[in-house]
Amino acid sequence: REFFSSTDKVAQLFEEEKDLLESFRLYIDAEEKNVERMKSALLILQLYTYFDPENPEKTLRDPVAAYKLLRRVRKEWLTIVEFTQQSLYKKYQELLAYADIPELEDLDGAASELIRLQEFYKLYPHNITKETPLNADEAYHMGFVAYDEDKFQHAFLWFSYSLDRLTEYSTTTEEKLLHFLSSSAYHFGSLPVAIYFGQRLLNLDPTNEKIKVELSLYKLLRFQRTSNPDIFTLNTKSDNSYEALCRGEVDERTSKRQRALSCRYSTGGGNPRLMYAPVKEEVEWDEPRIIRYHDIISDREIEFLKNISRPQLSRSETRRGISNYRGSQSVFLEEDNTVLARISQSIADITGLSMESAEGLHVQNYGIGGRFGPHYDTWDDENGRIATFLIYMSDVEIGGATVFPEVGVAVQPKKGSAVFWYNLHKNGKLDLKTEHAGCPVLVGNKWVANKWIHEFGQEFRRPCSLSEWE
Ligand SMILES: O=C(O)CCC(=O)C(=O)O
Ligand SMILES: [Fe+2]
Repeated sequence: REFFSSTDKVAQLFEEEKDLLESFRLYIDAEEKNVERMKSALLILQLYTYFDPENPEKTLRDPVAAYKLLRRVRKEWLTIVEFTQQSLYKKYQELLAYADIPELEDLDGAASELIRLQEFYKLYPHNITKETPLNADEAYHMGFVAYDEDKFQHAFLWFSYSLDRLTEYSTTTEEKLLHFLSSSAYHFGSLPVAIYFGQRLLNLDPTNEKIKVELSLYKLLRFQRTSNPDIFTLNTKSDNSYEALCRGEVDERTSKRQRALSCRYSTGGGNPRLMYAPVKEEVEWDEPRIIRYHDIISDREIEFLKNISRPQLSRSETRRGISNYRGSQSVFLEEDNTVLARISQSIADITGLSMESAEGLHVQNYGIGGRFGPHYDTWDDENGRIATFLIYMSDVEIGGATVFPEVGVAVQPKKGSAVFWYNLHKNGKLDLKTEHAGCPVLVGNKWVANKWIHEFGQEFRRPCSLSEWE
């Protein structure tokens, strides 16, 4: 049950919601008819008693009258049982139990994913809800999940967002929010803030013994703790080059060097197929060489590939199994078709490498928050993945760049383009600078396709070298 590892699954939930509400409407219609029938049955039963009124005294001494009464009550009971058994209620409940509806853990998981995105991209509740505001109860749930995961600053910010949006229709209450605001601030180490909200709670509810005790404790601790971190401001200091690159923080040296790199049309060193339709190539980086090729696949081909991939997608694994390190669904397209053949030929033409030992095209769809942590595409063995040809089959609105933390390069997905690099030096050793990662998708839907090209078959196309440096 992976609602978020693929955007396609979310689309499916929309359909399920429609069906669910439609089934409820039909159920109500059926119940209404049933209610009408029961009302007329009741009328008939009442009519019997009207024509044959009860006379307790007579019934007590006349056995025939008693018999009649017994029969009548039994009949009434049978009628009621029959009608109430016709109720669709039980059946409907049974069927509902089979429906594939998000469970509590799915909701918690989704909230948890949003919080991970906030941490990664340093986003406040008001940033992440800019397009889609949450109400007080939704925000309370966000805060609760963050609190549960010991993410006290994000919890505090969500509770505060919730408090601002509290209305008379909210399920959550000011008391609850003040309690959690105080408690989150305490756990984060902001004692004056914990005291402030604790005091507000006490003013609201002077009988709250628990907060009295907590407040006195906080006041005591206030003098012992020296540091008092600012709970209202997210720390944006970059401690991790992968995350900083994903956030678009490029350092000066990188951007200067990048501006000097060129963009030109290539004919693959005189390949006749490319003479007719040269590919536009752009050098994204020089060392290692990362080259972007524009417009190498059409929108129609992309749609075709997505369509054949969709039914086969399954949660991508890392070498250690399924993990958040890799939040995507993927499939290797092994079966032959003209589109795959065309792409394969095109990659051979552009790169000048043989596709003989290449793997099938690996199509990948990232869901909300989907990412692929820093990794190498190959390992140092015989016939390793000498090169990677990474095709972008979608634009991504926000996030989702491919970044190379070792060299400080971020490549933004652009639909129809591809990037190419060698993972191995000419001497067959792994190029440590090719470590790369897929940044979490913040807004949008990310589709990529990988062609991994292996060493075998490249002997004459990329002559090997014995040098340590190539
Ligand atoms: O999605 C990306 O940007 C990178 C994908 C990748 O590195 C891989 O699939 O090996
Ligand atoms: Fe990769």
